[in-house]
Amino acid sequence: AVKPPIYQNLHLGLFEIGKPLGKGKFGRVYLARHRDSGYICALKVLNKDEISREAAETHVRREIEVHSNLRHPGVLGFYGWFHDSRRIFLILEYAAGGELYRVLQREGRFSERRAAKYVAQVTLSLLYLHGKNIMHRDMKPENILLGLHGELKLADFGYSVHAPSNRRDTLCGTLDYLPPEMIQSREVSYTKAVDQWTLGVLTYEFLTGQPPFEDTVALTRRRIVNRDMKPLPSFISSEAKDFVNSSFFITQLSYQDGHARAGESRSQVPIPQAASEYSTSGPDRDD
Ligand SMILES: CC(=O)NC[C@@H]1CCN(c2c(Cl)cnc3[nH]c(-c4cn(C)nc4C)nc23)C1
Repeated sequence: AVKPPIYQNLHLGLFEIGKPLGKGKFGRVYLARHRDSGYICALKVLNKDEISREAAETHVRREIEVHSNLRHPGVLGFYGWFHDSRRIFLILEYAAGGELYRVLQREGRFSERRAAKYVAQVTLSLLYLHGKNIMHRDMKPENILLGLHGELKLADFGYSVHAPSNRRDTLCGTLDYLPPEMIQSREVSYTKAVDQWTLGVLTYEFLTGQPPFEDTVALTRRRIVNRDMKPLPSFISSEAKDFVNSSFFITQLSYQDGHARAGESRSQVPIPQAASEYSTSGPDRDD
């Protein structure tokens, strides 16, 4: 029997649900069209029971709180949210270009020109977030989507917080992108430098196809704390090497109020061996 309208989710009825686009942390994401306007969007459906089972209520609340206050071309659009007895629905921008990590998987690695274009875009998105005193804290290719014209869109603000923060929530998933201060056991407060570090990891991965400290969990932890980056291949230009190395020199102490004072940071951190192996710039593949 058809349920009386009172039990129909009034908001959900406003959308036509299309094909599943993929899985987020606590549910699926569907292509959707807003009936009245015809506007295409992505509907992220979160299951309340699953959220409670994972004690992730704060995670979801933070994602909605932070994401709903952001509006920038380099940040995936957040248009609203609603819920029914079982589910929470986030109405998000549909990124027609899909997930960046699939593109990186397919291409293996990006040319320096393409990597530089992406890093510049991520930098502008980060400057916007940091300008609003927000750290993303979970930047990785899986959380970056592509718009219709190949522009980058930061997504998934479940781990973002207002800086500085000494939040110690359990960061699940890979350690690859986390800076030393976030994986050392001492109680520390995080600053925006965490995103600066991750930008270096992203750059390295765009240029080589692998994250710089990837190893077994235990060895990754040690590599990160010792800033023991896997040496960049010889085909990488010395300028690109310098940019990546500079991201790992910036320590938490030297990155206050969004301005890295390179002088102090260089004195604090020994120049890693890899940095001295500048080689001539290799062939730069076209896009
Ligand atoms: C950051 C994050 O939440 N990632 C997991 C979710 C999977 C689909 N999500 C999308 C979200 Cl949240 C928004 N737009 C998307 N567009 C696509 C997509 C487009 N193509 C051609 N292929 C795909 C896939 N997916 C999305 C995000």
